[in-house]
Amino acid sequence: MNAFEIIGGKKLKGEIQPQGAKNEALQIISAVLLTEEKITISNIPDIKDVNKLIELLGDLGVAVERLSKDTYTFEAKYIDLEFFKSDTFKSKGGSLRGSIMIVGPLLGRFGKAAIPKPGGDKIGRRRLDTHFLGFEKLGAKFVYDAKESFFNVDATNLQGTYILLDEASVTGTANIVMTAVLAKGITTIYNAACEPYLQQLCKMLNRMGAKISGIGSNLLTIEGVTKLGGTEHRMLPDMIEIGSFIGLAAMTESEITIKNVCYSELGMIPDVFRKLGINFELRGDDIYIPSQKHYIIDTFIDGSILTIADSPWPGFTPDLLSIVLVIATQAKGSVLIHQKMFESRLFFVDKLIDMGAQIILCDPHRATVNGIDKQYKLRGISMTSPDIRAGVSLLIAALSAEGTSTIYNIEQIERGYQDIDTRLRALGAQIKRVDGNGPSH
Ligand SMILES: CC(=O)N[C@H]1[C@@H](OP(=O)(O)OP(=O)(O)OC[C@H]2O[C@@H](n3ccc(=O)[nH]c3=O)[C@H](O)[C@@H]2O)O[C@H](CO)[C@@H](O)[C@@H]1O
Ligand SMILES: C=C(OP(=O)(O)O)C(=O)O
Repeated sequence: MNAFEIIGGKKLKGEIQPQGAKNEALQIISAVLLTEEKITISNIPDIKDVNKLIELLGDLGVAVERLSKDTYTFEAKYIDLEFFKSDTFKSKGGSLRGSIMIVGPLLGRFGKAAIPKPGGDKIGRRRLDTHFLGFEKLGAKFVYDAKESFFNVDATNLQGTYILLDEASVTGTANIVMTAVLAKGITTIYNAACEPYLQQLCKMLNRMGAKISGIGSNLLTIEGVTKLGGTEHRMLPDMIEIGSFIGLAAMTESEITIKNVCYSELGMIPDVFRKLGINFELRGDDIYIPSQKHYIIDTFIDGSILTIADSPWPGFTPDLLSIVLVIATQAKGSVLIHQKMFESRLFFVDKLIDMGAQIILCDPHRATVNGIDKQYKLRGISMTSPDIRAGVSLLIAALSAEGTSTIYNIEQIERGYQDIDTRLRALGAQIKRVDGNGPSH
């Protein structure tokens, strides 16, 4: 097992290029299963979750060719549906959240699919009802084997219909869309998630011959077609990485330029960081963040304490709340962080409290942060990363802290952030990879 050792308190400087978006990549790569023709995808992040999914597709029979570090071709001509029965599938399929999105396309194209209960972050209950209720509406039957934690789905005749999703699930919407594009007739999905990830997926599917309208809204209309063809696709920059780098600059008083951010796709993310008092400018399509000693959290118009909460897109993404929380610890002012979606994603604040941050965890969903306005620095400590975004938040805290910190379980961070230590060192960070399992508790 690896750990990061970080000597904090150093200002960073320079330019950083965000990787391709992890959560888009997981959808887009699953969609290659919808056609026997070749699909070329570029700006694929070289991260654990994505590499595991690519490996899984290879095991299923997809011909995968890596043209360069970030560009692959995929050709799903022959798919081995027997592979579902193997132990390899049970262990690999269950190891990442994104694997759930192979179900929709396989069901659409072959009328059957299976998946072990997928992994991903342990950040609370992560149900899959929306996915399977959607497949059921389209005419599929599913069986959940609770003993084996395994889902089997079958359909002889997929028929388009009206589907009101029980919640605007991101991967659920992607999965149902990927089935409906090959179902007969018209499917209407209301309360659809509409993140840029999904917009990118729908645009790619249309280039493959699908007929999807309403892209970017919560009402998608899909006219089923019988066959889809090949295409080319380029991933957007990862908006969660972009937000993480804004946070990093603010906490470490660094002057950083984040290159080629596709600003128009960032929704309200920039506004939320501005509410925390962070200054930055848009230069072309780059975000330039000057070194700033102090940043002051806004209040609401009536002077009351600001709340930053997550909600489905175009609301603020839950994946950036941990970053927002850590930035607030060094700001002037207070903020209530309300993590509405996940019930175990704020527990990492204990580590920030150990580092000297002023935070009250009100309940599993809410934490109040009293920013200390850099009156003193956080202290470096040893800690274990509980999930991907908490991990990066702790990394940012460690880079801003006085002294040495060690972060264990960095596999969590590395499932979503490409070469993060190398890229941070290029900005002047003192971070190195060391061996270590960390504390057992
Ligand atoms: C691989 C991938 O793409 N993962 C992302 C995806 O996960 P994923 O697609 O698994 O997440 P969902 O959108 O299904 O749901 C996330 C959580 O929010 C709750 N929920 C969802 C919708 C809603 O209207 N109300 C509500 O409370 C769900 O019950 C669940 O607890 O979307 C999440 C929410 O943006 C992100 O955190 C994950 O990084
Ligand atoms: C929670 C996340 O990922 P996953 O859904 O893959 O666990 C995330 O990217 O923040």
